[in-house]
Amino acid sequence: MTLMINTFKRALKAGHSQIGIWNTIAGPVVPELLAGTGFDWILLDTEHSVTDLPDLVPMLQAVAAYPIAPVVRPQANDTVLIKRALDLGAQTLLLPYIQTPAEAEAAVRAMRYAPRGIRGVSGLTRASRFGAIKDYVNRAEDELCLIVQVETGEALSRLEEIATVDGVDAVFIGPSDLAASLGHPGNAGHPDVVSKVEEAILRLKAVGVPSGILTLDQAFARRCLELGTTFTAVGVDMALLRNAALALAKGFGRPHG
Ligand SMILES: O=C(O)C(=O)C[C@H](O)[C@@H](O)CO
Repeated sequence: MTLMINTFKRALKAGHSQIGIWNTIAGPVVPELLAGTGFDWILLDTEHSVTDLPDLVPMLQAVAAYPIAPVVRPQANDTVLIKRALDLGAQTLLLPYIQTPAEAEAAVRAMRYAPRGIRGVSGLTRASRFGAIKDYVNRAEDELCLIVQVETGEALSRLEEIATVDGVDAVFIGPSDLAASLGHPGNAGHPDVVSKVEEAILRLKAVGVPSGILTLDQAFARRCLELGTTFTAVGVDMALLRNAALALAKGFGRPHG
């Protein structure tokens, strides 16, 4: 069996724009439903959801049958969590709260086997299809993709240094946490936050590093695309469901929840 191609990484390297959807509802059914709706990538979140690492297995299996690339967000930039997510078969990771180049370097080491890194070796994981991919240990890195999440003013002050760490494939800008960090909690649309996000996209473009974002504001998503984001998430499953339920209830005269 040959190593699975990471279509998300290939598209990033080719500079193709990829539109994504955020999954926070645990279990394989919603990711599978979303996988058939036309998005290029789906974020399977374990940071802000009840999804835990073992839950990722059926979720990854569910989306594998569809032309969509899964991106897994572990709870933290942690060597063990990274190892386990990779062993479960995730090929692209989004690591939250990267504050310094040293933290990005630690993440890169966790993604790589020795001698280039410190990822623990097992021949019998889902990643290697339980040993069926014979050269997995030597080739895995080619199809792994590391996205670091920059989400504070402090991290933005070192954006170029973090983004250009060898082994970092892309940078995700987290508008909600950035808003809080800049003194505007709950207001990612504040002009100070918007201008920092826009500036960050341009700064990443200037150093040739792909940038991504999540925003539910479609006008702002289009603005980010214009500025140069190449992986742009435009919806969250929980919000889609809640908004649709509220609208339906309202249509039948129910009080707004
Ligand atoms: O700071 C952000 O924005 C993000 O990190 C994305 C959020 O975590 C996402 O869960 C939106 O609910």
